[in-house]
Amino acid sequence: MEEAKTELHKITRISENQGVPVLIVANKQDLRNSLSPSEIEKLLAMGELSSSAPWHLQPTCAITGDGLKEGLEKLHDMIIKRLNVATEK
Ligand SMILES: Nc1nc2c(ncn2[C@@H]2O[C@H](COP(=O)(O)OP(=O)(O)OP(=O)(O)O)[C@@H](O)[C@H]2O)c(=O)[nH]1
Repeated sequence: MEEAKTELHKITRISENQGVPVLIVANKQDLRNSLSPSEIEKLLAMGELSSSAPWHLQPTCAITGDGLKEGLEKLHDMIIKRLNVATEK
């Protein structure tokens, strides 16, 4: 998780990635010992991401498909919002 946090923050700091929406998929939520979304949010220090980077953390279970559609819909929403802001300028 430490490595994932470092890489995530490195990627979002790059200038061409400013404002690019981030979808974090918290998979394997059906397993008893999986980290909860709030634990992941904390461990990845999502709150410290640049305020210009919209993000969403989606709990999923790839086995049943739970959360996959919602995650992609959320990503789509964030992309559309970003496009609208860009065209308003
Ligand atoms: N229980 C459970 N198993 C999953 C889930 N998603 C994937 N797996 C299983 O985890 C194993 C590894 O999946 P891969 O798709 O190869 O993923 P990977 O990124 O190579 O490996 P991981 O780091 O384990 O995720 C496979 O046996 C999958 O069936 C899930 O949501 N729940």
